Amino acid sequence: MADDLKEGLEGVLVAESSLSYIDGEEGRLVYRGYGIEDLAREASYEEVLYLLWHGELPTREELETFDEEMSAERTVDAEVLDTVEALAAADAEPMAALRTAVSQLSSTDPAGPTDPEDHEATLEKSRRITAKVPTIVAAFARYREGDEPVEPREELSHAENFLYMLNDEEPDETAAETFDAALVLHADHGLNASTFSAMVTASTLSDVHSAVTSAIGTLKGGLHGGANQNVMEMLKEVDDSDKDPVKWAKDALDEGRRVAGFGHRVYDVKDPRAFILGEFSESLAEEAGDMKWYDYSIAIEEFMQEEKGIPPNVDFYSATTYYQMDIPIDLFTPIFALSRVGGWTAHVAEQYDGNRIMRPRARYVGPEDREFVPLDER
Ligand SMILES: CC(=O)SCCNC(=O)CCNC(=O)[C@H](O)C(C)(C)COP(=O)(O)OP(=O)(O)OC[C@H]1O[C@@H](n2cnc3c(N)ncnc32)[C@H](O)[C@@H]1OP(=O)(O)O
Ligand SMILES: O=C([O-])CC(=O)C(=O)O
Repeated sequence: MADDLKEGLEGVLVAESSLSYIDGEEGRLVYRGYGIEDLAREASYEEVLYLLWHGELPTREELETFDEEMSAERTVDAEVLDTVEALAAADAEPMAALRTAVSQLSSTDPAGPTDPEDHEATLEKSRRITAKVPTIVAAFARYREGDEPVEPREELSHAENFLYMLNDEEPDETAAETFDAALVLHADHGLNASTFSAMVTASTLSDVHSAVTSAIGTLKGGLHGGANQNVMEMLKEVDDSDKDPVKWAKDALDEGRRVAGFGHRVYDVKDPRAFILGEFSESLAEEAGDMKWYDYSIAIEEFMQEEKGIPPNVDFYSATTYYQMDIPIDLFTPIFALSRVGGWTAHVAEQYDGNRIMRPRARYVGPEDREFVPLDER
């Protein structure tokens, strides 16, 4: 066995996947051969889900059937909603509430435990979970405001339904299109930490709900999906400080802080998703006639590039995009989850199809050959 240590598993290949390809030097992201720019511009989140789960973009007829199947699964059982209500009343973090609710969904899943070798059963479960995540996140957000959840509507898309259930108001075209494209952009990204976490869980032949629950817990952290919330909190801190954003960022670096939304394990250049989300952020700012958040972001991006050579990642501009859509800041990471659940489950299905348990090793550096001392003599 090779004993070279790969801290953070950097550069370690653990699987073959036909889901997404990332060229970190060129800044390119591709889902099953399709460039992310084309998908964000031309395809709906539902088409991308279909692509990830079935390998091909759907025909119009296949998409209609798929939309109906998704619509039929959006409602969440009362017992899960009761849990969501209790967690909202207890002031739980939204990601913690989502993690618990998705875990509980397994007890209400009509199929019960299924065989990991049954590819269709895995995809059906994946569809049921993915359809329900927006309903859970929106219900949580409403309960904590003292409002009742809003029922999903059959004729609305995945993106429209989330915004409708959140605000009890149909989104306008710009909001619906922007949000849908943001979901497309977040749907998959190779073996990022949360996807890998789902795969590790699936590799023990545990179930899809357990894998997604693991992934939600992993996405929550500030080095991964939690960074989008941290970006907006940072920009608000900049604003409150009355400092110039560049001075603020310089001071933060001098204090040894990391600037949220910058750096990436795979990209050496600007994340291709950040270009598109940056455009969304800019046009929402122009529409609102208030460029403040966008201008702060641009100033920090230029500074980080010049000072450290570190470009922004996906979380940097999703933050101001969602903020300018009046979405509460602590829902940014759950929104990441409600898109990425498509990728997580596609990787889980891939893992089941060619499974071997994930089991790396650590180099032991602890003490050796110690003599046992009985409890009374210690
Ligand atoms: C959806 C996503 O998950 S995208 C990533 C979201 N996370 C963030 O935005 C949090 C901020 N970024 C980071 O902490 C890191 O860049 C990560 C976690 C994304 C990647 O981590 P790694 O690949 O392990 O890179 P690592 O932590 O070794 O950083 C390499 C160097 O760049 C520096 N660096 C990396 N990111 C940042 C940052 N955001 N701010 C300041 N310095 C940074 C590190 O200090 C380190 O410098 P050093 O070699 O002088 O010590
Ligand atoms: O790939 C990663 O490490 C993080 C990331 O950008 C993502 O999950 O979208």
